[in-house]
Amino acid sequence: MDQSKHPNESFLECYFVTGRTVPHPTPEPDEAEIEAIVDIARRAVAGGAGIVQVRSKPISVRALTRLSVNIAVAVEEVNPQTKVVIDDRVDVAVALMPDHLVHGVHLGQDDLDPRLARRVLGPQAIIGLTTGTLPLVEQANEYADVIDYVGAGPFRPTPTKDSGREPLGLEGYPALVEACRVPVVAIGSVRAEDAGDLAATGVAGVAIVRGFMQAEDPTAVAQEVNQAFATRGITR
Ligand SMILES: Cc1ncc(COP(=O)(O)OP(=O)(O)O)c(N)n1
Ligand SMILES: Cc1ncsc1CCOP(=O)(O)O
Ligand SMILES: [Mg+2]
Repeated sequence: MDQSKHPNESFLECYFVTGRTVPHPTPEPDEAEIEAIVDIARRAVAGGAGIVQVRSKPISVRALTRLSVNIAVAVEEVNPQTKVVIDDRVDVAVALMPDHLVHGVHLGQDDLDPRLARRVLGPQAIIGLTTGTLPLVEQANEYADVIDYVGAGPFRPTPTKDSGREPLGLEGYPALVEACRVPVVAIGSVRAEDAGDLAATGVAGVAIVRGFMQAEDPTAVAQEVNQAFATRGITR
């Protein structure tokens, strides 16, 4: 992506991906659960999470929209510099971006083609793309002019998402970072205490679901991640 758009990619260092607060499978979060998820986002952002992805699956489009609006309002109150992206749904992002603190989308391999998403969302939007193997990173490089970062995982096995890919471990990241033309964000059972070791592999950030959703103190989690990148992160 154009370097002038996000000259500083540090917003990716501490990346909160929202999850569910109740055991699956309820079809979607109700109002009480939405409030609980928003409260965790608020506390993560207070600790310095630079980006929040709205992804509390399973979730209907209507509930995703409500959750995204509530998160955008809360994030704007706590720190309006924080980025908010929506998992999968370009339609929801494009509908909300004009009036809410919503910056873009995180796309999976089966979602709208990133080039089409860029056309719809415009030049300033943030677009992330899922990878997790060298072939997927090489495919993502074909989109380097329209994406801002890739997610790469799983770092470790995770109950949150069965991607079918082998866990990368710490040793898997340097080759992906080296090959990738955009910043790489590690995901999959990442805990705050992993952030230093992952930062030292060259990743631009760590994306965390359960490590925030189940934390007693989400603010402290974000602070620990940011501190780890401040001391062990590698500037590209
Ligand atoms: C930062 C980040 N990386 C990877 C993913 C996984 O996305 P995807 O493959 O689209 O799977 P779902 O999250 O939609 O189940 C992600 N969400 N965020
Ligand atoms: C969405 C996603 N993509 C790869 S792993 C993962 C889930 C990460 O969740 P957790 O941090 O709870 O392991
Ligand atoms: Mg997705």
